[in-house]
Formats: sequence, structure tokens, C-alpha cells
Amino acid sequence: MEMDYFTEFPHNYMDRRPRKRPRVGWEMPQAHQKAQSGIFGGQDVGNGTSFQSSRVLTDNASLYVKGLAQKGSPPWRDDDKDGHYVFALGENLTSRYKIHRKIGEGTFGQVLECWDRDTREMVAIKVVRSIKKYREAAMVEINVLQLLRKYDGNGSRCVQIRNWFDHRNHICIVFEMLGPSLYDFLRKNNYRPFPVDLVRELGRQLLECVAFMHDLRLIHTDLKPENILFVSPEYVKIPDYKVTPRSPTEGVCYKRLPKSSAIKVIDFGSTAYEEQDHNYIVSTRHYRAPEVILGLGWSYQCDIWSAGCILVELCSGEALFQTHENLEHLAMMERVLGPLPQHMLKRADRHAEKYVRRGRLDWPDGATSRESIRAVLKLPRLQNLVMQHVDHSAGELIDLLQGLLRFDPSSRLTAHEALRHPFFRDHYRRY
Ligand SMILES: Nc1ncnc2c1ncn2[C@@H]1O[C@H](COP(=O)(O)OP(=O)(O)OP(=O)(O)O)[C@@H](O)[C@H]1O
Repeated sequence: MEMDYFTEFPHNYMDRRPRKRPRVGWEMPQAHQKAQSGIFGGQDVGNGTSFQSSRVLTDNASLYVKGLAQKGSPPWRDDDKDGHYVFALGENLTSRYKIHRKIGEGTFGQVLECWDRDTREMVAIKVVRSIKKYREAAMVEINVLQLLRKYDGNGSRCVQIRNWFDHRNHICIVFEMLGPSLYDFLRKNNYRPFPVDLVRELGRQLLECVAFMHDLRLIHTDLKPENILFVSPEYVKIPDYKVTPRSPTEGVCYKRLPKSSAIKVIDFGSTAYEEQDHNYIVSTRHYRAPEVILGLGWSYQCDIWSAGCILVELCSGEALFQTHENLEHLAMMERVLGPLPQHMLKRADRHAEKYVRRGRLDWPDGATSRESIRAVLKLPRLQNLVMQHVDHSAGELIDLLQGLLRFDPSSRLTAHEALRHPFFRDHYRRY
């Protein structure tokens, strides 16, 4: 088959992206906190300790010693109303990093593609909002990243932190530059599913990352396609014979496939340590486990649930549970996976007990609208959904997903168990 090779900067279409699906719990109204400068002799300076703290001082020193105007920081500007750093493309973030483009925006801040003058490579810098709770969360993320870096010797699973510093009251975390997220890729492909052999490779790496984190007693809590990035932006375009052209003149439709299946997980800003108290709500809605919604307390298994939802999405092209409401979400789970166990419903906390009547989910009686009931009825059973999209390995994949998406967290597969499942074990790497 003839293949065209393409490469492009991964995020040059960022402006047209739909709003990123937000994580939970962070977007409470906040009094705007005016940015303060990290001042060193009247200039901005990284004032945090970093892996290369001397590097930060060297940055600043070069500002004075070399006196190169083009290497200086831009004039002081106020942050925007949400505490985001305000910048212009082409200017310096610090004397070491030149801003090329904005590649992403999340709850915590903006991610900028920057040229690192010292290492002579592009890096991705997360410039965190100058608001106390985000600054504190960024410090947690830095600690987690340092731990992961220490144990993930060859840096194959999690994004690698290169450096960090505090710039004009914004914590800046410097990462290796990665490619587009799985979500970006699906979207650019008009939400066409990935082939099952690619899903296998992506799933294997995702679960290896989860197993690695869980071995370190860390729980990611926000696994989603937006937080899984291809290492390389390169892709090939191949004809997609499954899609019928809209008119005879339109010719064959094409779909993209990544040239390499290598991925890494990002965004450790919500990572929890095992010994913490786990009662608060975690995860982005579509990937949230039933025990989280029911307020039963959560642990490692919430990552496994998210991984199950992600694998289904990669096979089908679309998020499995597209909802914004708890009862509808639980009803969707029952529709796809069968009834929720009574022992879980009985233990629902005071927020979730209203979703339960006589030991069962209060559905469809508790539905807020007919559309909601229709949205639930539209969903197929897991087996059918997988068989609609997967041409081979469907039986193994269904069995794996049933293990990852078990309602009761105590009987859900662990990441290590999942990696030993025949879906992974009995197949050689093809991508
Ligand atoms: N190392 C990287 N290389 C390339 N792009 C990146 C990198 N890190 C982050 N991005 C891009 O920036 C976006 C936001 O990053 P990230 O998820 O870390 O921010 P966040 O504020 O914590 O987001 P969230 O709202 O999910 O918490 C990502 O979805 C991705 O598109």
C-alpha cells in the first residue's frame, strides 16, 4: 500500500480546538490574585530550587554579563484576570527560553513551546497560573515528576521534567517536547477509531505506566486521552475504504495513522499518594469510576477504570460515557455493563443516596428529561460496541475490558494483571 509521509508541528491548530474537557474540583471562583515579581536585582529570576538551580542563576547572570537586549525578559505586564501569564510570541520567557507558540491550555495554566538556548532543543513549558492553589499543586506535580524521573530511568512511560523555576510568580515546569495527544489525534481523524493492533500497543504502554505509578504508590487520578501524548508528531495518511465518499467525484477518504505508537503520560498535577485520604471527587467526568461518583472512597482502581474507558474510546473513536450528570452517568454504566452491585448502591454517601431507590438505581424515574433517557438507551452493550468496531481480537478485548470496567473496585483487574491478559500476552508488537 502506498503511503504518504507527513509531519507537522503537533498543535498548530490549537485555536480551533474545542474546549478541553476540564478536570474536576479546581475551577471554583477565585479572588484574582495580583501577580508579584520574583525579583533579583530588578529583573525576573527563577527563584525556586530546581534540578539545575545554578542554571537559573546563570540565566539571569547572562542578562547582565552579556547585556544582550534580545536575551532579556519582556517588560513587566499584569497577568490576565484568571492569573495566566501574558506573553507575545517570539519574545523570551526568561533569557534561556524563547517562546515559539502556545500549544495547550489547561486548568493549571498554559503550555508554551519554547526554544531552549542552552540545550538547543524545543521544550514544552507549563506556565502555571499565579494563584496560590495552582502554585501549590504545581509544587506537588514537580515532586511527583522528580520521583517518576528517579525510578523511570529511561523515561519511557511518563513525560520527563527537564527543569523548573519561578518566574514572575508563575511556577514554570520545563518538559521534553512531545507530539499530539490521543484526543488531538482522534479529533483530527474525525473521530475515526484506531485499528485494534494500535489500540493494543497504546493500551499496553498506558497500563505499563499505570503499573509503574501504582508500584510507586502513586495514583494518577486524571487519565484521559488528552493526557496521553504521542512521542512523535509524525503520521502517515492511508486510504480509508470503510468511509464512503459523499459524492463519486470526492475520491477515496484518507485517515491518519501515527508513524510510531510510542506514547507518554502527562499531567501529574492531580496525582495522589496512597496514604492520603481519598474521599474527594477526582477524574474528568467521562473517565470517572463508579466508586468516585457514589462517594465510596477510591484508590488505585480508579486509574484502571479510566484506562478501560480510554481503551473503549480508542476502539470506537468516541468517549464511552458522554454525560455531565451523575445519575445519567450511572445509568449509562448499567446500560453498557449491566446492573451496579447492590452492596455498592447501599453504601452511597449522602450526596449520592438520592440516586438510589429500594436498593436500585433510581432510573429512569429519576431522569431529568426524555433526551437523557434516550441518550442512555442509545448506548450498546459493551460486547456489541466492541464488535461494531473491531474486526479481530474482539473476544479477548471484550474480556479485558470487562476486567478493567468491573464495578466493584476490589474485583477490578490490577494493571499488572491486565498486562498479563491474553489480549496483550498472546500478540507480538506490530506497531
Ligand atoms: N510535554 C508536552 N509536549 C507537548 N505538549 C504538551 C506537553 N505537556 C502538555 N502539553 C499540551 O498542553 C496541554 C495541557 O497540559 P496539562 O494537561 O499538563 O495542563 P493542565 O493545566 O494540568 O491541564 P488539565 O486542565 O487537564 O489539568 C496538554 O493537553 C497537551 O496538549
